[in-house]
Amino acid sequence: MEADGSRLVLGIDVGTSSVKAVLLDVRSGDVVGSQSRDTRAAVQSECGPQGKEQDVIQIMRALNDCVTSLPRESLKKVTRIGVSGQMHGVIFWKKNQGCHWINSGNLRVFEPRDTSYLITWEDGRCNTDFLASLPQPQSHLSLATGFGCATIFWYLRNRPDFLDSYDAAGTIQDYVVAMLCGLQRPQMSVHNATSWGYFSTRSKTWNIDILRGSGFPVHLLPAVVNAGCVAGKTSYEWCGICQGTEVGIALGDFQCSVYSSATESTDAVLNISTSAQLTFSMPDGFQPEESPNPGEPVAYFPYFNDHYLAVAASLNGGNVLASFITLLSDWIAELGLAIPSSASLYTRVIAAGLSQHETHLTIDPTLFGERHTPDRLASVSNITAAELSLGHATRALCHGIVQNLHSMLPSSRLQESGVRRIIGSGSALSRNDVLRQEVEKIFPFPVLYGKDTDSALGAAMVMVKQW
Ligand SMILES: Nc1ncnc2c1ncn2[C@@H]1O[C@H](COP(=O)(O)OP(=O)(O)O)[C@@H](O)[C@H]1O
Ligand SMILES: O=C(CO)[C@@H](O)[C@H](O)[C@H](O)[C@H](O)COP(=O)(O)O
Repeated sequence: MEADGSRLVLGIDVGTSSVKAVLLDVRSGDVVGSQSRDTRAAVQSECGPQGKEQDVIQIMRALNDCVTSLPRESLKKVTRIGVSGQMHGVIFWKKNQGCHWINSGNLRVFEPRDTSYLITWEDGRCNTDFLASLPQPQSHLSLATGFGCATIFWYLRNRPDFLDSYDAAGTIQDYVVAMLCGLQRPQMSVHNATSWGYFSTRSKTWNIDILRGSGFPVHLLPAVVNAGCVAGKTSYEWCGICQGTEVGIALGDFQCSVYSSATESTDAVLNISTSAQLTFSMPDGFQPEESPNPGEPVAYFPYFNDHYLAVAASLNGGNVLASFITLLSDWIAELGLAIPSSASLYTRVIAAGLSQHETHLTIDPTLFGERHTPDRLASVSNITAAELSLGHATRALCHGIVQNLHSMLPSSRLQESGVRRIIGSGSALSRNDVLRQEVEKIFPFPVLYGKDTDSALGAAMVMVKQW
């Protein structure tokens, strides 16, 4: 604690497109600093276009840059660190040698060493037939491609030699906590274990017998603890934060965005980041059945203190808009014209959408399928020659993204569940007024907006709560 007595908590969100960091004052509850950095970590996958992998070195460089950009004097006051991040994905490393600590300027940071790439939640290598060949999990969640255990099964069946190189695994946020605290065996929160599949939230244990019976490398499964626990203390000074600082167990990003956004039990949270989620809190004592219906668009995700969230978790959120920007950039290049920056393309595309308030053009945006309907891909209909402008396309795309979420979790069900207002969160929503207009048109509730660092803020708030 510094002379002025102030104590700060650092909150981190290691997202799919960007990392975010916030500094929260314990006493006042104010955010006294925040930074975000795009990770630009996507790499070619050995599995071809279905594979979605990210370079962990790139992610960690963005994280270090993000944290060291916070005021140096404030970082010295950090007494706890809360960590959240993109769920479902898996990274592999070797115990006790997953990173090396280096000096960056006059600060110490860690760089990944001999880790795998991160295979993310967007990965599509586990097709329907492959998933059908796996043992039935004893979990309330159906297994889906991009879930950690499904990915590990894929390597077991297709690249067993790959798994022989590693003896530790976790989500990217689990990796960050394990490196910061020098954990011999990674620890994982119930949030992240649930997102991997083959995990029972009732017993809070892996389906060990089912997995072992199928030859699954169960030694790779982290130890699981409740969300909100402290995982350990920093082994070294990191980015200007003192050695010995307590680090929370890594949490799920969307649970943390709910934690910082929803202030009333009747709030629903609509998060549009790389993905998109619409969620509301289930009543005390609710327990999901451990026999999931794969065709059900709403799943139940563990929250805190044995509560659950009902979640329409779409695979199509900001990533669809990002794909549209890439499409425009590629067409401009193919036309032999100078390619604007993606930032300027976003600005022009959003401005065009704002100038076109209505359109009959209809876009079903499920470019990446959905977990409950993996084969229903994107489509465009109701096309007329008079409605083909950039503004029409942008308005139709934003409407489609929000309408798709609404079709998964309709307003009627929200009303029946006692929801009285919607809190919007996520950078794709906070940076795009066309999306916000479509949320306000489609959902008959008052809509408020949080901050775009909501998951990082939530992770920090959880660590303050533990005092
Ligand atoms: N300059 C921009 N203007 C508006 N939206 C943007 C811009 N850059 C990125 N986005 C949107 O933000 C999304 C990423 O949101 P973010 O919260 O950073 O994701 P995550 O938390 O999943 O890492 C992208 O998928 C894209 O749709
Ligand atoms: O899929 C779910 C829940 O199953 C969503 O929470 C989300 O897609 C994943 O958890 C990841 O966290 C991706 O989140 P983000 O990187 O888009 O913020």
